Amino acid sequence: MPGQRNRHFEGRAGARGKGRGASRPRAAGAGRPGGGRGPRGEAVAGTPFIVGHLADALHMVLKLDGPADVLLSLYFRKNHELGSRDRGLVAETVYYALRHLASIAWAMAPAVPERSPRLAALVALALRFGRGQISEAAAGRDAAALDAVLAKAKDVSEAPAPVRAELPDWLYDRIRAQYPDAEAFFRAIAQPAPLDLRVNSLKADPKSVAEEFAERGVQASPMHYSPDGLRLAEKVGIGSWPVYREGRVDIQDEGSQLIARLLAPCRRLMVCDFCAGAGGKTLAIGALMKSTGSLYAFDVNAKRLAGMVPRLRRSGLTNVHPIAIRDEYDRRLGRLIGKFDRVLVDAPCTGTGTLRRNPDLRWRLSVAELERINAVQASVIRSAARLVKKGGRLVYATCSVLREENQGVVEAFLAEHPEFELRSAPDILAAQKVPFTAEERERMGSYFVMLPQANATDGFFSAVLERVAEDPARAAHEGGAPRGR
Ligand SMILES: C[S@@+](CC[C@H](N)C(=O)[O-])C[C@H]1O[C@@H](n2cnc3c(N)ncnc32)[C@H](O)[C@@H]1O
Repeated sequence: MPGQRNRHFEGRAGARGKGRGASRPRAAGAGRPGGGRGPRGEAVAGTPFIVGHLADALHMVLKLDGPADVLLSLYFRKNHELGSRDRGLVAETVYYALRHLASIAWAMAPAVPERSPRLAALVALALRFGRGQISEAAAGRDAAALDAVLAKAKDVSEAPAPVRAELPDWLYDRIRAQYPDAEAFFRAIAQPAPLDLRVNSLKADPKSVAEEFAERGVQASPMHYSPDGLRLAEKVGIGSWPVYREGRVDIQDEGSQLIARLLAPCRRLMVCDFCAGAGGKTLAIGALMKSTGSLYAFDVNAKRLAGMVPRLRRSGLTNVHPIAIRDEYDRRLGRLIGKFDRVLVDAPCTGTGTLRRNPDLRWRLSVAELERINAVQASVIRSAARLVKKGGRLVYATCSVLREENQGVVEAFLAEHPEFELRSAPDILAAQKVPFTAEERERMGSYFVMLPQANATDGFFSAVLERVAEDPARAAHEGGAPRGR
């Protein structure tokens, strides 16, 4: 699941500057042999050392055979000679290249970034930090090619629309057809995401945590929508700070915090987080339950689920039961049918709502992958629905912005399951003092829809479905596979 995974790199890279040539990095590799000097003898960031590593890192990441943050981690583990500032610079430039890959490729043609990673590295560095930040020694034999590419890249107005949007054609077409403000979406995903925190209400409150950050010179502001949230004015690595280690905050996008609230999880309920992953939403739900009742956390990925354990320890929650399941039809689920007040299906999805954080995702996805995920979503919602008791609620959520994975799945489910009815997600949040304008409510209808261009959060979708009658098939199939399988 994409989520906020690349925070480790961009956080340390100090992604304060936005857009092309926005900020000057300090000369990370300047002291190393090979020359870190510009034409006037000034120290620059783009040294042969940095460009060499950047080219190798890009070469690895552009194979697109794994998430960029995982591949970069691997690269840094193998290359100890890179200091922390070097790593920050390489990571920030790789992410910049991934965000602008279509236009870089267009400007480089007939050369291709994955086959000419050194030129791609120089182009990305120059676009991000300025041509003057590349030493003559680093540009070397590629200097003329670099300047030609930069001249073309200056004006992308001639490029095809999907290139200007920095998206593959199939995804561009879908977003364009679905959103009247598609252009604003394209601009929003070109920017890095902020660092969002959820304050753990079991241990602290937003005001005291904001003061703790202020003591370190970091501004943490209350969020617009989430009552438990703080947004940092700058990206900082908080992993070793007491506020994080002692569980007063967790890293979680504002939209994701609100999905936990959609369960309206009060004290002493039986709650199930069916696709819990490493527990981002589980922790938020558990805190809203004030660590009472029972919160079952399932996932098919035992390794991911194990990632929840240290987070649980930090959080102070004692009501969570993580259980790895074989699949959504795991036999052990049979005894839990009709037992839960709330079931969250935070479904596996394309993650297209998280493109600000995971810019590589768009290049790794395909229509075939979307169709595969779609089939899993339909199957998981069907199976998880069995666990909901009469009067209980099923919350279906994704971090996708694609209709097929959102309204499409819910509408198909409701057509097949008249024993569930759609409830108003904005009303449920309004009852918890989450402020939405009339315009926002109009856009959302009964669903919960957050968009980077409209709400400055990742893209999220959710629907709240209430079970108003027993499953008609249940008497006959108690404990068995759900209908339609
Ligand atoms: C969107 S992620 C969950 C993120 C998590 N809820 C959070 O807030 O951090 C989707 C999760 O669904 C899990 N998953 C995939 N197929 C599943 C299935 N058939 N049953 C249950 N979980 C599944 C994946 O392993 C993944 O962890």
